[in-house]
Amino acid sequence: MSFDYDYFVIGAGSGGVRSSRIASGHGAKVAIAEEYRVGGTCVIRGCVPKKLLVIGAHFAEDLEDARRYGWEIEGKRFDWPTLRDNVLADVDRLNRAYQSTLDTHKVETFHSRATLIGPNRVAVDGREVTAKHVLIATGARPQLPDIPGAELGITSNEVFHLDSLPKRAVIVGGGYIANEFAGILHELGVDVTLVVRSGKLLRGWDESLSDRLLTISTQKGIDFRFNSVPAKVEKLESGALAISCENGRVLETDLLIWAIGRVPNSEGLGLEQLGIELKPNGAIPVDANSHTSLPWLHAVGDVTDRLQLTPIAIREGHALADGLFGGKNWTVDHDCVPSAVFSHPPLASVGLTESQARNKLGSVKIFTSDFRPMKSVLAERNERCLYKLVVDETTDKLVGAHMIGPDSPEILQALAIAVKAGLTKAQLDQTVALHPSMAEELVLMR
Ligand SMILES: Cc1cc2nc3c(=O)[nH]c(=O)nc-3n(C[C@H](O)[C@H](O)[C@H](O)COP(=O)(O)OP(=O)(O)OC[C@H]3O[C@@H](n4cnc5c(N)ncnc54)[C@H](O)[C@@H]3O)c2cc1C
Ligand SMILES: NC(=O)c1ccc[n+]([C@@H]2O[C@H](COP(=O)([O-])OP(=O)(O)OC[C@H]3O[C@@H](n4cnc5c(N)ncnc54)[C@H](O)[C@@H]3O)[C@@H](O)[C@H]2O)c1
Repeated sequence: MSFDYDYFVIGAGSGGVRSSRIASGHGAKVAIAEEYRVGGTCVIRGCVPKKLLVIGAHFAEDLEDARRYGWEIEGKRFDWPTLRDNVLADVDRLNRAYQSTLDTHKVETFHSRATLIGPNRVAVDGREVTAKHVLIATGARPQLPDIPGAELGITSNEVFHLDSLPKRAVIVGGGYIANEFAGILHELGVDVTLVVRSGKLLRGWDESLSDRLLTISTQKGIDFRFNSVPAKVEKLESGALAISCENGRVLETDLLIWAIGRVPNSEGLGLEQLGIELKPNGAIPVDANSHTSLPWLHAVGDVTDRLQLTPIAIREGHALADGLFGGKNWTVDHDCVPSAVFSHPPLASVGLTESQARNKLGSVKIFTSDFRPMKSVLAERNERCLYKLVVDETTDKLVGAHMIGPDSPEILQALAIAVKAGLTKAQLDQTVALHPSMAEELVLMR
């Protein structure tokens, strides 16, 4: 049977773009469909613009600290439209770069929504095309709660485009996005309140780090309301929003941001008609090689419920294309994946947390370093770093590393190699410190 394409990819985000260009490199005839903007969440309204805002926001502290280093900065003033427009211009640049990558790799782009209309058949741009293999890489979207007035709030998608910064903001959620945007907005002068459903921030993270983030964020002036779940949102005559929580408390704010998780973009694609049964959370079920139960249909990235991280979507897309068109079968290892929360200060983590290691291994050794970095000491900034190593007592192998403090994502990426490679604590101890640095703490913990 002949097909219009060897590979049709739905969704030009992290997973889809990588998979299509690798497939094309293996000689496949490839097309990709994107309903919004090529680049997907990470490039257009996720990792990249978020990180640029984090960097921009951090100048608030750096400029403050600079005084203790002899710098007098007169007329210091922050202009949100300048930061916003420069960030959005960089997003446009990257969007063009991604499109150009697709063009150079001879991947045909349809700037249109695509859906499945039968086995190997895709409806796109008002017509029907056929493909030997189809990849669903449609990502996820912000979840909204099912409560009256939910639509009065915005999500991370809209934050990047705000006309002006509000005086007050309430962010609902205690995960990655809530803590990252709490940091950004607070540094930029907004009064931020985080409304958290449970009694803890950052579920799944080592508790000593999330507790430290809470301490530092509270000291900075971010307000936390734990065990609070919004039940209703109303617009007041003043234009402000009133958020009524299930516990009877009412919060007034100028801006409400929902950061309560992301749901897979799996509906309306025609999957049910093809006999694909979605998981209860909407994710497409796939095996370790990203194959669905249909031999011609595959899915990678946030639309499956593995890890919602860009490097994971990229790897899954890459491995799939290698397997389908390059004769190279390999699976993505979802173990020991490093990740970071780009809060102020940031957290970074890889491997088992202390409690996970105790449950899994029984006897573990914990090494911690709790210190004030040199830069903060002179700046009289009372913000302590916390580094934690989790070691399997039986084998001496490093099974987890967790950090909070300036530049911890940059430092942890290198340490993640040691954890992934199964290096021992003794091997870390044998490494000479690089002095003076914050990272030297990692080889000095005894
Ligand atoms: C605010 C924010 C910050 C983040 N920060 C980080 C970070 O710092 N580090 C990190 O690793 N991860 C981060 N992430 C997560 C990361 O962005 C995602 O894990 C990653 O983008 C997933 O890639 P994907 O290819 O699965 O989907 P996406 O990148 O979302 O791409 C899916 C694409 O499919 C398109 N699409 C959907 N349906 C259709 C259809 N029917 N037809 C055509 N096109 C369609 C969408 O428009 C989208 O462009 C962040 C996410 C958010 C929201
Ligand atoms: N730096 C990064 O790598 C980064 C940054 C942003 C997002 N991401 C990815 O995107 C995903 C989504 O981010 P997120 O922060 O939206 O999700 P999250 O899963 O990190 O956090 C969701 C939070 O919302 C709470 N919650 C869920 N439902 C709720 C409800 N109905 N009412 C009140 N609270 C509720 C949860 O308890 C949790 O605290 C992350 O899990 C992560 O994989 C990664």
